[in-house]
Amino acid sequence: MTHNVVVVHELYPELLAQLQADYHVTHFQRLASDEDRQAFREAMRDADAFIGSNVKFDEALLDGAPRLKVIASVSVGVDAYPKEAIEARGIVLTNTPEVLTDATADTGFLLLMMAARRAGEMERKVRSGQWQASLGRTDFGIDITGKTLGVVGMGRIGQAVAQRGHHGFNMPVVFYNRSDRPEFEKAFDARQVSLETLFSESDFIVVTVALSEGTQGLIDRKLLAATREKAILINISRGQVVREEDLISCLQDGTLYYAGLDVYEREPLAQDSALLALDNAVLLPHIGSSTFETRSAMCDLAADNLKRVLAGSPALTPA
Ligand SMILES: NC(=O)C1=CN([C@@H]2O[C@H](COP(=O)(O)OP(=O)(O)OC[C@H]3O[C@@H](n4cnc5c(N)ncnc54)[C@H](OP(=O)(O)O)[C@@H]3O)[C@@H](O)[C@H]2O)C=CC1
Ligand SMILES: O=CC(=O)O
Repeated sequence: MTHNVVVVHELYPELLAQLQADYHVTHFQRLASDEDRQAFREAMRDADAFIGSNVKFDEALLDGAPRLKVIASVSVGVDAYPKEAIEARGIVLTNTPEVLTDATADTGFLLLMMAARRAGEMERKVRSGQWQASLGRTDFGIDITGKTLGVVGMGRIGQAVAQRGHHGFNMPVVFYNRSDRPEFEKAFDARQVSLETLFSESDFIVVTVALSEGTQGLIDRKLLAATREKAILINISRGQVVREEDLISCLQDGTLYYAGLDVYEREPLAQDSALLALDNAVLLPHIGSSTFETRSAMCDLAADNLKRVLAGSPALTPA
């Protein structure tokens, strides 16, 4: 019997065609309207497998998908899925670690460099005709080389950020992590410290910790207020790790010098978000892993996980 597969993702065409050859596929590029969401829930009633991203799963959705065997997420973060409820139903949840680590760390450094040199502001000056003479001190940025890098969450992406900072920019590294990781103290000549120490000693703070109950709202006004003069916060993990209200007020009153964000409490960012009015924030639309190569590798890995579970084999990367 052909398995029913629900896809909610812009898979690359050859992969979609391959899945369509092997399974009965219902495809949504994204769930953009109420009609899409309704059609998606209907398709899930007979689904044996789901592959995709940016779909928030809950118990009601799982209850309405009694045949579901595998959720193959095209992401490494699995905060959108209720893990216990999924496990309790015997469904296998898989994700896409490793293949997106470098692209996401690059995005972290892109934001870090843009914030340090105020690249968004400067680009707007050129486009709006405000570049009429050479720029002066009010438009200067800050150096990166040799400054202290603080990494919040020394997982795969955190290590790739530390590697770039340590080897590329000669930055002393401090990091905060749940488990003790003495091996990274050696690898990056780094120090594992408390969150408070990290915030008070770093010039650049890059947030790469996974979102969970334990990290939701981890970074608040108290920590932001303890930062050095001209400290910069970069968030490439999940918006909910940083209290956005506190971040906005610290950027507004100058308590925090600058921020570079790829992720937000609510995505897409609302058009009335106070972040949009801030010159001292660089904002990207959650593009951490969005390169052709990386997204294809993520789709391939997710599809391999799906195929293996449907064939009765263990997943390559269970979450
Ligand atoms: N912006 C984007 O487009 C992208 C964002 N991401 C985000 O990045 C996150 C990290 O990915 P990746 O590095 O691959 O994941 P990892 O699982 O390798 O790293 C997560 C790290 O967070 C640490 N951690 C977890 N909980 C806590 C806690 N309560 N306190 C302190 N540290 C904690 C873990 O510590 P321990 O060693 O104890 O496990 C681990 O080192 C993803 O979960 C996702 O949200 C990922 C890809 C793209
Ligand atoms: O945000 C992206 C992910 O892979 O997680």
